Amino acid sequence: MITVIGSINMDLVVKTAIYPKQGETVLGDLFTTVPGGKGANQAVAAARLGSAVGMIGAVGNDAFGIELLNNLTKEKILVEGVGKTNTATGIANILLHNNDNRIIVVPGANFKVDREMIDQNIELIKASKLIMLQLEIPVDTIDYVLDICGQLSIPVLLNPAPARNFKADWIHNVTYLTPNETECEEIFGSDYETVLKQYPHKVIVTLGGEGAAYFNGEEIIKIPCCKTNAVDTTGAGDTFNGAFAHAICGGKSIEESVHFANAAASISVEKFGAQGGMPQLSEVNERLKKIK
Ligand SMILES: Nc1ncnc2c1ncn2[C@@H]1O[C@H](COP(=O)(O)OP(=O)(O)OP(=O)(O)O)[C@@H](O)[C@H]1O
Ligand SMILES: [K+]
Repeated sequence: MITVIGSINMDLVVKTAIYPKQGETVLGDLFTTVPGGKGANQAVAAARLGSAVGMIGAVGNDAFGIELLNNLTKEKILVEGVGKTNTATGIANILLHNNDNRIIVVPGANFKVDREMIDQNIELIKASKLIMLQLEIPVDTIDYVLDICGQLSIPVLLNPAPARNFKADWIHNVTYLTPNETECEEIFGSDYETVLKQYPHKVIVTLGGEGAAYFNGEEIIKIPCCKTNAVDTTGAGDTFNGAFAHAICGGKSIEESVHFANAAASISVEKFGAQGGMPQLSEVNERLKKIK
């Protein structure tokens, strides 16, 4: 079992040709709602590949909450650990304009994922081969989970996004840290190659269309990803993390797992939306065959 402790959001996407000035009302072109949140996205990525996945998180007592729980259940994710709170379900308001985006995230129920909720789900945590964390729930909860996992010797993968919420001493308490290049620089204040060399077999930096890299103790292993027709890279990082978790829990080495995660993430960018492009295991295996 992989347990994801993290955010569950509804993404509210508005596409508009005109961007309103202060006090102005304009007519937009398109509105859609899509399930998101880094926690939920990574859970879906791992589950689609066939991993048994449990989710610990929170939604509100509202229509979005019900819809998001249904979505996770449809993806065969265990949702017993998802609490219903009196705070509204988290949302991300995404404004698409001129090939650019402006995003407002309202964490809502995600900030109700607290120590008590972790205690209530301790059996799920104990039954896990790997705990996956991102930084869209309270920092205090991350601290608590890392303590518990340390005591119980349960491996932890931490995807440090958004990076500004990262606490420096956490690096010693995680098994894997998976920043992208920008997050890596923001957290450590130096270029990614310098960082990798300090943390062999631990830090895995994703490099967009260039793939990903880690340090094996002797040299930096840079694993390129297949060139593909990228339509929408939203969710590429989440797919990478979910797929890496799936592979590493299946007994693959770090190098093989990065290779696998690259293949999965490169498929995800070929389709629109974060969860929309996340592949099934057979699709990843097909791609891996093509690369060989
Ligand atoms: N243009 C691309 N073509 C193929 N694969 C890609 C492309 N962009 C990203 N990927 C894959 O996705 C992984 C994660 O991408 P990236 O390093 O951009 O993470 P990220 O910034 O967290 O992504 P995002 O925020 O867009 O979800 C890469 O390691 C790679 O495997
Ligand atoms: K996508």
